[in-house]
Formats: sequence, structure tokens, C-alpha cells
Amino acid sequence: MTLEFIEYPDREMLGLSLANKIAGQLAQQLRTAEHASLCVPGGTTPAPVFDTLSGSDLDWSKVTVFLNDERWVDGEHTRSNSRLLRRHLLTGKAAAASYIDLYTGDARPEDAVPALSAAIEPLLPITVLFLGMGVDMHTASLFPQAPETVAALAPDAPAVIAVNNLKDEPRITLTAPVLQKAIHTHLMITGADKRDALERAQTLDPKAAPIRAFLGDITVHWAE
Ligand SMILES: O=C(O)[C@H](O)[C@@H](O)[C@H](O)[C@H](O)COP(=O)(O)O
Repeated sequence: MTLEFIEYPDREMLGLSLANKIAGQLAQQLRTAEHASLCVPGGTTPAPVFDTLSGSDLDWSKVTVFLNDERWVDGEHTRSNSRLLRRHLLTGKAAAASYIDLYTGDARPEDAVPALSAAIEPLLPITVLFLGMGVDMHTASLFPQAPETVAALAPDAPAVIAVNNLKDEPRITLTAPVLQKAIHTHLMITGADKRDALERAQTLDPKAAPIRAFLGDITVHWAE
């Protein structure tokens, strides 16, 4: 188990390098397999990586993309992570990729769990997992001390679960057993506060610091 920490001179270098690494790992998988999967975060940080990655020269028609987690809002809502992907990742060459939308339009995320689990399970293990992290040490929609986080960290958790215990809209999130089995895992963080939070997370229990559950074999990409 190795945590590799890469510090970049700036965010632009980070974005270019991480996009190239992800594209290289997807291409490597496609040399020996018919299919590859790419699981990505929402939030505000990853857009520059997506912009570069979407122009990468690989056989995107053999790649399936899905999010780590989604907010339960319509796909055109400004808080929709799918909206971010459609504008920054599923465009250019990457428009040929298949996309599993975690927002199904069901009234509640709970209603979508069986169908989404069934759609995601055949794509496992995830070839490349790209994670983000909040300063509170959450990743995907696994928030510190939330009852859903305890459920999502269980070794027998289903592939996705609904998360309702939030100030804003409900969400759906992939769970630890699915995320932990990814072949390649990258975490992108920016700013001193997130670097400090990551350091703190390494001393805490995953229920208090959910990112801790994924700090096995992982490459952390950081820039100020
Ligand atoms: O939907 C989400 O919110 C994400 O998937 C989430 O886990 C994100 O990666 C972190 O919250 C960091 O978000 P920022 O990049 O906006 O800081």
C-alpha cells in the first residue's frame, strides 16, 4: 500500500499531468481488455482536468464514465455534477464515451439504488478512480459522522446508496467496497487547507475522516 504525494508548481501543471496519467491508464487497460471504466468527482476542482482529458486521443467508445456521487437535482441545475461533466468531460473526443447518469429522475435517490447498482456492477473493478475531497475530509458523498457513511463503509454495502442527512438536496453516492477496488486511484486537492486536512485524515477513523478509507494505494495530486 503506497500513498504517493505529488506536489505541482501550479494548478495548470497539475491539471495537465493528471489528465495525461488518467488517459494513459485507460489506454493501458484497453490494450488488454475490451472495456475500461472511469469514475470521477463533481465539485469545483476537477474542471481543468476534464478539459484536457476530453481531448485525449484514446478509444473513448470503449470507456464508460460515471460520477463518484451526484446531487439529486435535474441535469440542468447548476448544482448537478452531470452538468459539469457534459460541459467539460463528455465533449470533444470523449463525447464518444458511454455515460451512466446517477440522477435517474426518480422522486427519491433510494428509488434508483437497485437499477444503478445493476448498471455499475458489470463495470467493476473501476479502471481509474479520480476522487476529490472537501476540507471536512469528505469524499464522494461520504460525510464525516453521517449514518450513511457508516453504511457505505460496510464491506457488504451495495454499489450505491442514498444520502439524505444533508443541509441541501439529497444525493446518491458510490460506496467504499466499489471505490476501494479500483485499479488506479487519484486524489486531486488544491490549497493549503485541503493539504492540512489530508494530513489530519491520516490519523483519524474513516467514519470521522471518510477519505481515510481510500488512502491505500493512491496518488495524491496537490498544488497551491
Ligand atoms: O459532488 C461533490 O460534491 C463531489 O463529488 C465531492 O466529493 C467533491 O469532490 C468534494 O466536495 C470537493 O469539492 P470541491 O472540488 O468543490 O472542493
